[in-house]
Amino acid sequence: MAKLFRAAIMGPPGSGKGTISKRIAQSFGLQYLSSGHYLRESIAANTEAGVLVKTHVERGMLVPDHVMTRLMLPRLEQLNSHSWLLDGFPRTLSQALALNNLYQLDLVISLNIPYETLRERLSDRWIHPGSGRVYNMGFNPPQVQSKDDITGEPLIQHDDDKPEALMARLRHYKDVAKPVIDLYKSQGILHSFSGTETDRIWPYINSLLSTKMHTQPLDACQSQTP
Ligand SMILES: Nc1nc2c(ncn2[C@@H]2O[C@H](COP(=O)(O)OP(=O)(O)O)[C@@H](O)[C@H]2O)c(=O)[nH]1
Ligand SMILES: Nc1ncnc2c1ncn2[C@@H]1O[C@H](COP(=O)(O)OP(=O)(O)O)[C@@H](O)[C@H]1O
Repeated sequence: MAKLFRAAIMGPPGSGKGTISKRIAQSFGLQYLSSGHYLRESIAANTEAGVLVKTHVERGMLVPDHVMTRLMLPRLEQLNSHSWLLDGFPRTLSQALALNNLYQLDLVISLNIPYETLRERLSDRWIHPGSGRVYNMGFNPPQVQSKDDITGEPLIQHDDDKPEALMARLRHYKDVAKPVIDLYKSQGILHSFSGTETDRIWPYINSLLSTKMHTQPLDACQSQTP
């Protein structure tokens, strides 16, 4: 059996984690787990935990560590024989140490994107709530305005992409991410990418993963085109 590969992607809100993760999952066959997706699922379920999550997400605050680890770690246990990619978890040192107790990551991708680019992108981000499909009115617009390409259902904007919550999220991100980034740097598994365009960063990530996984991407021909 091929060696399992475990990776995480980090970066501030709007840095393109979701967009790049989907390309990685598609090209390299990793299972994709997004903290934001599971949090929104728990909010929609309206459980006691979901109500607590909602109050934090709406204010642009991080959800408490014990809630996050309880949400994410059991899902990884169900994927014991799969390679996976985590998006949005771990976000704090405490989450990273809890994950470290169970799994040794092979690779962590960190995205460094200028603040102004993040602000522009998020004010234009629209989501299909049922599937989590993400659109941007300039970068990847839906075929029909404000409608999901697959289902035709209306698109929405997350409350936490609106300006007040966004500022708070960006400010918190840097402080909280630093010790996590330092931890992965000290383990020799951190790879950072800077830029303002996902399409220019993607070929470098694609090539890094091809080397690290000792494999050609599943859609090598498509993803190599400039
Ligand atoms: N203009 C532009 N928008 C992008 C680019 N990459 C991603 N986006 C959009 O920016 C928004 C944030 O990207 P997303 O992948 O959701 O970021 P995340 O918050 O880090 O997961 C989405 O609306 C994407 O469609 C890019 O290179 N240029
Ligand atoms: N690992 C995490 N720890 C704490 N809170 C989290 C975590 N992941 C997501 N959240 C919460 O969910 C919100 C949305 O997260 P996400 O969908 O990953 O979007 P983004 O990358 O754009 O912040 C965050 O602003 C935060 O409130």
